[in-house]
Amino acid sequence: MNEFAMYASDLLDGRKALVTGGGTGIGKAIATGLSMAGADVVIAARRAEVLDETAAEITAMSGRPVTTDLVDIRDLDTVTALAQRQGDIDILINNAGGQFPQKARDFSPNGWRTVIDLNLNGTWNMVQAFGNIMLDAGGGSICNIVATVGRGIPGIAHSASARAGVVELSKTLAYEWGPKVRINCVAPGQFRTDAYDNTYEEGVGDGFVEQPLPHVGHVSDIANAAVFLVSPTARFITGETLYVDGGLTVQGPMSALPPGGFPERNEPSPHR
Ligand SMILES: CCCCCCCCC/C=C/C(=O)SCCNC(=O)CCNC(=O)[C@H](O)C(C)(C)COP(=O)(O)OP(=O)(O)OC[C@H]1O[C@@H](n2cnc3c(N)ncnc32)[C@H](O)[C@@H]1OP(=O)(O)O
Ligand SMILES: NC(=O)C1=CN([C@@H]2O[C@H](COP(=O)(O)OP(=O)(O)OC[C@H]3O[C@@H](n4cnc5c(N)ncnc54)[C@H](OP(=O)(O)O)[C@@H]3O)[C@@H](O)[C@H]2O)C=CC1
Repeated sequence: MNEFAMYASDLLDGRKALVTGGGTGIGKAIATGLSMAGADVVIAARRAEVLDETAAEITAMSGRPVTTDLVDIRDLDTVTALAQRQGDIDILINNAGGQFPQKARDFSPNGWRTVIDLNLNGTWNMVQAFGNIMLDAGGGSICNIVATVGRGIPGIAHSASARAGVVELSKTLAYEWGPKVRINCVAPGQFRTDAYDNTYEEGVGDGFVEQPLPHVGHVSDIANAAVFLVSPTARFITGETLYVDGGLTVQGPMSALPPGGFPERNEPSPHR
C-alpha cells in the first residue's frame, strides 16, 4: 500500500503549504502527504542540506516541486523574514519542536526555558506571523503537531506544559480567527523516527502491548491526519485536537523515561 495516497491527487491543487521541520521524520511525512495531495509545498528548518535532500526525495515521489527555506522558530527575526518570503501560504503546519527526557525535579532553569521557548514560543512566533497574513489575505488553515497531552506525560513535564499551551492557544484562536482561519492540532503517540530513537532510552514505550492498538505508528498516520485537518474535507472542524496514538491516551503506559524510571514511586505515601 502507498501510505501517502489516501487523498485525491488534486485535493489541495492551487494551495501553498509550509511545514516547519519538514526535512525529517514526522514533518517530512506531512510534507510528502501534502505534496501527494497536490499542494505546492515549502519545507523550512535550520539545516539547508537536510531540507534539500528531502525536497528531492518528495519530488521524486509526488512529481511536484518542493521549495526549501531556512528558519529558527525560536528566533523571531528569522520567522518574520520567512513570513516576508513565503507569506502567501494557505496552509501552515507547525511541526518543528522537541525536548529531552528528564525528571522535573532535575530541570535546570535554562533546560525548562529552552523547551518552552521552542515548543510554545516558537510555535506562537509562527502562528502569529503567518496567521496575521492569512487573516489579511482572507483565510487559511493551521495545524500544530503537539503530543499526547491531557493526562500528563511523566519525564517531559516541560514539553507537556508547552504542548498543552499550544492546544489551548489553538482553541482560543479558533474562536478569535473563526470565520477566516481554521486551527487544529494533531497529537502523536509514539513514532520511531530517527530523532526519537536518538533521544529516548531503550525500554521507553515497551508497554505498548497494553495500548488498544498494540504497535508503533507509521509517520504516514500523522501525515494523513494532518492533511485531512488542513484540507477542505475538514472545513467544519476547528479548535480540535486529533490524537493519533493507537489509543495510548485511552489506556496505556505514559512515561518518557524507561521502566523503573521513577523508583521514588515505590516509597510509602505520606498522604495515607
Ligand atoms: C508508551 C509511550 C510513551 C511515550 C512517552 C514519550 C513521549 C515523547 C513524545 C515526543 C517525542 C519526540 O519529540 S521525538 C523527537 C525527539 N527529539 C528531540 O526532541 C530532539 C530535540 N531536542 C533538542 O534539540 C534539545 O533537547 C533542546 C533542548 C530542545 C534544544 O537543544 P539546544 O541545542 O537548543 O539546547 P542546549 O543549549 O543544548 O540546552 C539548553 C538547556 O537544556 C539542557 N539540556 C539539553 N539536553 C538535555 C538533556 N538531554 N538532559 C538534561 N538537560 C538537557 C542543557 O543542559 C541546557 O541547560 P543548562 O545546562 O542549564 O544551560
Ligand atoms: N516521534 C514521536 O514519537 C513524537 C514526536 N512529537 C513531535 O513531533 C514533531 C516532529 O518529531 P520527529 O519527526 O520525531 O522529530 P525530528 O527531530 O525529526 O523533527 C523536528 C524537526 O524540527 C526541526 N527543528 C527543530 N528545532 C527547530 C527550530 N528551532 N527551528 C526550526 N526548525 C526546527 C528539525 O530540523 P533542523 O534541526 O534542521 O532545524 C527537525 O526537522 C516534534 O515537534 C516532536 O516533538 C510529538 C510526539 C511524539
